Parts: sequence; structure tokens; C-alpha cells
Amino acid sequence: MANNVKAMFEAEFDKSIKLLTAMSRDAHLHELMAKAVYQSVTALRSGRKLLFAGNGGSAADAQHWAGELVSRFYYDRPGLPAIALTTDTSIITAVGNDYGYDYVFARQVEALGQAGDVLVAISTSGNSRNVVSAIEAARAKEMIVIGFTGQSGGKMAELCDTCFRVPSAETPRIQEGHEALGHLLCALIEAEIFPRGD
Ligand SMILES: O=C(CO)[C@@H](O)[C@H](O)[C@H](O)[C@H](O)COP(=O)(O)O
Ligand SMILES: [Zn+2]
Repeated sequence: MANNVKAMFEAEFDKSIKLLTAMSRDAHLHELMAKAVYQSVTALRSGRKLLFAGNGGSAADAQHWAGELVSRFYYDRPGLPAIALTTDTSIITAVGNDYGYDYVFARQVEALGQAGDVLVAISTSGNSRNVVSAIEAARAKEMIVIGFTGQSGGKMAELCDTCFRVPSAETPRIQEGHEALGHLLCALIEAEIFPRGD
């Protein structure tokens, strides 16, 4: 048992470290991050908002990142408008029951989204139908779409304005990559909109 834990511990951490190290030096990811920050900051400075959607672990990311913006990330400053579309069980169960689970996010995008808002769409496969439908609804509304997915990109890859593809095919590794990128996006938005004097 102890050996098994040690072996698995080291193997899993090694994979995570390798992935995050490769990502940290990936010039294409740096460019995509600059673009995503610009798109988000432009929307927020124009009085627009960020909407977040994803399933399972990515639903947790959606809520986590919306929380960073509405509350605070590194320091105190006014709240920024961000909404996770994963949290209202009455809306999700009503839309799921009446129209189907594929529409639980798209319906909220149609109801809440405005041209110039940003949809942050998170899917490790890039193929979850409710996430893809939300992207299509956002495009129809002339919103900006920032996607987070895995190395294959799935259907999402062609549909997003900016698409972060974490270079891994393993769901947990892709999620770890998303977590690092999402935190960085929140930190850079905060720093750009509320620069600190120090
Ligand atoms: O957190 C995990 C796996 O680490 C799971 O809950 C995972 O998020 C779920 O299976 C999702 O339904 C996967 O959907 P997606 O990332 O392909 O859109
Ligand atoms: Zn998970």
C-alpha cells in the first residue's frame, strides 16, 4: 500500500510538473493569454460582463473564477461583474426538464447575455453538447467566446474567438492546466483594471 501510494504520488506529480513547466514556456499560450486579457478588459471597461460555463470539475472552475472576479484575487478593489451559469439549480432543473440538458447554459446565455459580453466556456473534451450550444448562443448574440479545452480541442476549437488548448489528453491534467490559466487570467484582469501603485 505505502509503496503504491509513493509510486502513484510521484508519477502523478511528475506528470503535473512536466505539463505546467511546458505550458509556462509556451509562447503561443502567452499570446492567447494576452488576447484573452484584452478581450475581457475591453468588455469590462465597456460595462459588459463575463459568463462562465462547464460541467463537473469545469463547473467548479466556472464558479471559482467568477468568484475571484466578483470578490477579490490578490488584493482589495471593487467587484467585477461575472456570473457562473452552473449555480442556480432552479434554472438548471427547469431548463433541463423542459428543454433538455443540452440547453442548460445556452438558455441562460440567451436570457442574460448581451453583445460584447464574454462567455468563458470550459470543457476538457471540447465536445460537451451543453457547452457547445452555449458557445453557439453566445456567437448569435455577438458575444466574445474564450474557451478552455484539451489538446484535441474538440468541437470547441473552431467556435471560440480565443481557445486555450492544454497540451494533454488526460482529463485531470487538462483541468490542472485550466486552473493555472484561469487563475492567471483573473490576476491579469485585476492588475489591468485596478493597477496597484506599488
Ligand atoms: O472532474 C472531473 C474529472 O476530473 C469530472 O467531473 C468531469 O469534469 C466530468 O466528467 C465532465 O462531465 C467532463 O466534461 P468535459 O470536460 O468533457 O466537458
Ligand atoms: Zn475532477
